[in-house]
Amino acid sequence: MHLGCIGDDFTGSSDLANTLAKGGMRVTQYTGVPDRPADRSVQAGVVALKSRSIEPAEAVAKSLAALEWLQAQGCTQIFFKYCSTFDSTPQGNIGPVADALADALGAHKVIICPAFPGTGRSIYQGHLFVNDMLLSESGMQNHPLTPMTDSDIRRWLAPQTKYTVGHVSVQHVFADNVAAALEAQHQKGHRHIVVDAIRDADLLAIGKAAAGLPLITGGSGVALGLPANFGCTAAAAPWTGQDGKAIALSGSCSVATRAQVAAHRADNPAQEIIADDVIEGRLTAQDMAAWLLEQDGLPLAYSSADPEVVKEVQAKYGRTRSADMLEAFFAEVARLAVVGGATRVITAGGETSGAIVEGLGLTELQIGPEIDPGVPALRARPNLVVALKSGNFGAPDFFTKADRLLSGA
Ligand SMILES: Nc1ncnc2c1ncn2[C@@H]1O[C@H](COP(=O)(O)OP(=O)(O)OP(=O)(O)O)[C@@H](O)[C@H]1O
Ligand SMILES: O=C(O)[C@@H](O)C(=O)CO
Repeated sequence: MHLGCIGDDFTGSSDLANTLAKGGMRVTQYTGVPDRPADRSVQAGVVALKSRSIEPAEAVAKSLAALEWLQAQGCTQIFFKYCSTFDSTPQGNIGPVADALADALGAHKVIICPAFPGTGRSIYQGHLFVNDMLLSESGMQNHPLTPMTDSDIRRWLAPQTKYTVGHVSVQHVFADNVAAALEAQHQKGHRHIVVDAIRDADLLAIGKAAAGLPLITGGSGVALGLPANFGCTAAAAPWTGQDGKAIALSGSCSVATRAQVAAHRADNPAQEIIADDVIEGRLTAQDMAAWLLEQDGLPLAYSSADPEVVKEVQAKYGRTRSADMLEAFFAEVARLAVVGGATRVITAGGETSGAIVEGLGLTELQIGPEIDPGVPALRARPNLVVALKSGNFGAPDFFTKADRLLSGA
């Protein structure tokens, strides 16, 4: 294994795996730190953690355990993948994990680059944009777990890290001068360096400059140029469709997912999961799974709700308790549905998908073709395929589109 990746959530890990696979690397995504060595054919291993919204110390410990395993597999470069919307709080977990990895690897020029132009995320003068909106005005300011209220990535990272934060502006990137600009920031004493990027061409320039650096951090975009550093060239991932029963589960409350849920429910069986009903035990996972299995086509069960509804639920039951109970519910619904015969599972939301992958006990995922930017088809078992959609990704008809690709139609 050459490139070792640590993802702070499961959908984001499959997003990164997708980019590396498209770049021609043989990639496997692991659920947590594996307890055995990787297959020797794997060139890039992505250890998916559910560490984005847990206690910072726990996120650091899990990330260091992942690092140790990846180093034991022979990795020469480590990539820490976080969200293209830089999902974190003033306490973490991007800063503490990046600090710990930089310390462990002796990395002194750590690229910080959440840009992903393919999904509208760009960084200009240190500020993160989602399409034409500042991050803090994009809907992300209402995120249930990591509300992003400041778009200046340098300022947002500063309280999370013990190191000072530098910046490489887009002028250096356009001039293909990234390596020298990183060195200049390092000479000024900065260890974490936010790098602007607006276009894929910028990410390729950053990727080139990243050759040989022990640690890179960012969204999947900055991985675009990495396969070439390992001698790989673009390739199509092989895929065999999976027949049988499909289900879709959504716990994402993002703007994009809510639009996808609305589009899907217009022509397909769909049932809303009311958070109060789950938390107070009025709706059981058995009932939900049975409903899903009884439907024709692609049934969708969703708790996706508007920010005001989410706020009310969190005020009533607490942010952590409501999230934990909903995630455990989704995990159990998925488990029962698969036991009952579901063979294609489509999920929306990073935390939700993480809970479901763990609930299903999926340890390794093979990367298939891309459904929409950042979302690949994944094979988990000979008779089970999944698609894990990050909250804000996917076309309006994502659920139907995903099922078409998963089934090989
Ligand atoms: N109706 C609801 N009320 C309160 N909390 C909810 C509700 N529905 C979902 N949640 C919780 O909100 C969180 C949504 O996070 P999740 O990561 O799944 O989606 P996302 O943030 O849109 O996706 P991503 O992390 O990929 O951007 C989960 O913890 C989920 O359990
Ligand atoms: O980078 C992204 O936006 C996604 O891969 C993700 O991590 C969202 O949860």
